[in-house]
Order: sequence, then C-alpha cells, then structure tokens
Amino acid sequence: MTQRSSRPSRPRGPHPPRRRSGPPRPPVEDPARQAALDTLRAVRQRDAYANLVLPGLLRDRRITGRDAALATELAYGTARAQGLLDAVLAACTDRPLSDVDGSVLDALRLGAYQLLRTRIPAHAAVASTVDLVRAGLGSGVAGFVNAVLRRVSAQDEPAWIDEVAPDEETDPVGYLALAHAHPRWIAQAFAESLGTRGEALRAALAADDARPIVHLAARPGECSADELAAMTGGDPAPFSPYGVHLESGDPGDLDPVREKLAAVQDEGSQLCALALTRVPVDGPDERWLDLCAGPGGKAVLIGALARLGGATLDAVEKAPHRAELIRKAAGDLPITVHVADGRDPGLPGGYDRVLVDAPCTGLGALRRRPEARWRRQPSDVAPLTRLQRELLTSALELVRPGGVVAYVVCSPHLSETVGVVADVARRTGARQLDTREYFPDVPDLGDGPHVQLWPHVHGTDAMFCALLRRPE
Ligand SMILES: C[S@@+](CC[C@H](N)C(=O)[O-])C[C@H]1O[C@@H](n2cnc3c(N)ncnc32)[C@H](O)[C@@H]1O
Repeated sequence: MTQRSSRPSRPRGPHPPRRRSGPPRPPVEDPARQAALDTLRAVRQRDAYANLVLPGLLRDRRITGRDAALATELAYGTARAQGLLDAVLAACTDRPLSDVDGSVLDALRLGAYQLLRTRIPAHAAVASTVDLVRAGLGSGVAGFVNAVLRRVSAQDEPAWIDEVAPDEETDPVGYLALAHAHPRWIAQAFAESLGTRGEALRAALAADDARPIVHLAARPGECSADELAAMTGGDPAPFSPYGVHLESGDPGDLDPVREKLAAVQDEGSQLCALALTRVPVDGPDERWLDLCAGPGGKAVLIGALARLGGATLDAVEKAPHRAELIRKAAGDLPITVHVADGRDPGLPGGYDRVLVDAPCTGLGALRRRPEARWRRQPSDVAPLTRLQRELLTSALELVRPGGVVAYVVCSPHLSETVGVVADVARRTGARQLDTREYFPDVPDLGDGPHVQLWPHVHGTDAMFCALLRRPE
C-alpha cells in the first residue's frame, strides 16, 4: 500500500489532462460504469439533474437489466455521497481537489463510491475505474487514479469516517453530516426542525442517504390502491388511501402510469394534498385553487377528487413549460390551467379551498434528487421564504371567509415552515387549524398544530403542511 507521505499529486487543472498518444484503444466494455460516469460529468458540467440524464442514456444506449441497475446505483449513489467521497479523496492526494481536473474527479468519485459503499470487490472497483480513465483520458491520468483509489481502498467507510469526520462528541452535527453525506448546513436545519442533535438526527440523515422506493398514487375515481398494487406488483401504502409502494423498477414503464390511472407521487405529497380536501367547510364547496401547480402532481390528485364532489380546480403556474405539463397530466379532469404569478393571478377570489405548494429549497426530498444537496446553498433560503410569505398571503386573499388554505413545502427548514406560517397568520388574522386531525392514522405527528413528515418516521419525503382558515 502506498504510504500517506507519498500522496499522488497529478494531474492538476485548469488544463484538461493530455490524451495518450499511440493507436486508440478499443471502446471500454463497461456500459454501466460508462453511463454512470457520463451522468456525473453532465451533472458537473451542465448543472444537469442525474435522474433526468441517466434514464435517457440508458434508453439511447439500450442498457437494460443488471447493467441498468448497476449504472443507476453508481450514478445516483456517487452523486448523493459526493461530500463524503471528496473528504476521503482529499485525504488521499496532496493537492486540493479543486486543482484536479473535473473529468478525473468524476472518475475518482465513482471509484471511491464503489470502494466505500458497494460490495464490488476492491480490485474490480479500482481496475474498472482505471480502465475507463485510460480509455477516455489516457495512461498518465490512469496511473494517478490508480494510485489514489488504492489509497482509498486501504480502509472501509467507517474507518474513513473516523479519520476525516469532525469529532462526534464535540461536533455531533458535523460528524453526522459527514457520515451520512449531507452538507453541514442541511444537517443543522434538520437538527433544528427535529429539536435534537441525537439519535433522531442520525436516523433522519441515514434515511435521507438511502435509495428511496417508488411511490405511486392511484387516480381517485379511476383506480383503487388495491387494483394499482395488483397491476404493478406493489404494496398498498400505509397511510394514503390512494398510495402504492414499489420496491424498484422504472415507473414510466408501467401501463397504469402511461394510461393516467396512476402517477408517480411521494406518499407525503399525497397526504398533504388530501388534507386540504378533508377539512369541513360551511356553505358551498365548488371552487378550488392550486396556486403553484406545476408540474401537476397534487393538482391531478385533488382535481380527481374535485370531479367526484362536483367541484372544479383552477391551477396557476408561473412557468409556461410547467403549466403545459399540468395540462398533459390533467387529461379530462375539471382543471383549468392559468399561466400567471400566484402573488397576483388576476382570478376572481372567493375560492372554497386553496393549495399553496410553494417553491422551496426541497430539503425534504433530497433522497429523490441525488445531487441536489450539494447544489443548494444557505443563501437560497431567504429569497424563497419571501416568496412563500407572499404566496400564502395571496392565497388567504383569494379564499373566501370560512374557506381553507393548505400551505405545503417539501422542506423541514424552520424558516420555510413554521416561520412563514406564524408570520402570515399574525399579519392576516388567519386561524391555524390542528392539521394533525386531517392526517388520520399517521403516527408521531408531534405537538402540532402543523404537520412535519419525515423519511425515517413515516417513510415519506419530509413534507410540511399547515392548514389555515380565513376568519368569517
Ligand atoms: C413545489 S412546486 C409545485 C409542485 C406541484 N404542486 C406538484 O405537486 O406537482 C412549485 C411550483 O411553483 C411554481 N412557481 C414559482 N413561483 C411562482 C409564482 N410566483 N406563482 C406561481 N407559481 C410559481 C414553480 O414553477 C413550481 O412549478
């Protein structure tokens, strides 16, 4: 094993590594790893989303079965674990990682992920990564990658965490953040929302660091959860009457999804949308509004329930392309799509129910968006909370006296959740309802009046929901 004192130091940026000279080598016969590496490169170079890039690559290259599963595990797993992998890689080179060429760093991360977080034998993880690099970038760089990965392979993940993480006693949040591959500020936000830096934080970060299963929602009036489970081989979800859980597979391939009998939707999202429809309102109950509707997941669920109850839904979305996605998803449901700003949509008020599924940091759905945790910045929070307050205020102006508003975000960050709701309720006089009553049979909902769901407790994304009633 290479000694720590002789850390490999090449290559350095900003220039890309030179390609090897001589006759070209045959193409690498490793389509799964090549697809994973190409995905990581697209994420880094183009700010692409891994879960949009990889499915396209798999389709175009006709990669299926075990190769597709391996490519998915490696691309998403590597993207998710980036901070942890970088801390280990930094300990194995004598240069800052910012000086390593980006393409080389992608390969190092891919190799380190295999070594630390898969059962792939170490020699295969190193050799396969080095082969990819040699074919793509040349022999000189391949030697550097080989040397670094051999150093990574000297210890397993727990031993590396002990070596590179902050001290667990004096800095528990920093330790847990690194051990479960989260930026510190996000682990800190989780700790503040959970009210602990202890076991619950560990469980929340661990659940957020695991591969999520697929959640489907059956369309009310078209298909029941039991029927959907039978058609897909999944299991009815524990809390949503329309939900089905699937262990794996590409949901886009499922007939019920193609035929609009069901849609991909986290069970927590289903529960928040359903909560709005469950609150009793006196008087008419015919006009519903979704103020931030694109791409239409919740609009379709509540639009289907609106149809069953004789109501209609106006769906507002600022981005035209996302409004188009709502139209496509809605089919023949009684949904009218408006491209408008929810802060002043130009619609007549007097709605009976309004959903504000506000734009947010998405810190509650990090497990479903592999690279998102490393892209989001603490500075994203303040402008979003401003927009969230404005949208919720607008919703409370558009709802009729006695009507109900659901404020929903896919984030547990206190500034985006209780901070926004308390501020707007105080300024508008809206009354917060005990939201827990409208999540029947869901355990561990805390002290209320809002609801904060968690992956480690409920198996859902970390969705937040607060129900408010406009005073008569
Ligand atoms: C969290 S997403 C909504 C998800 C959607 N409810 C669903 O279940 O599919 C927030 C949406 O609000 C849109 N948006 C952002 N600013 C807006 C604004 N000022 N007015 C209306 N929509 C806005 C975004 O484009 C995005 O589509």
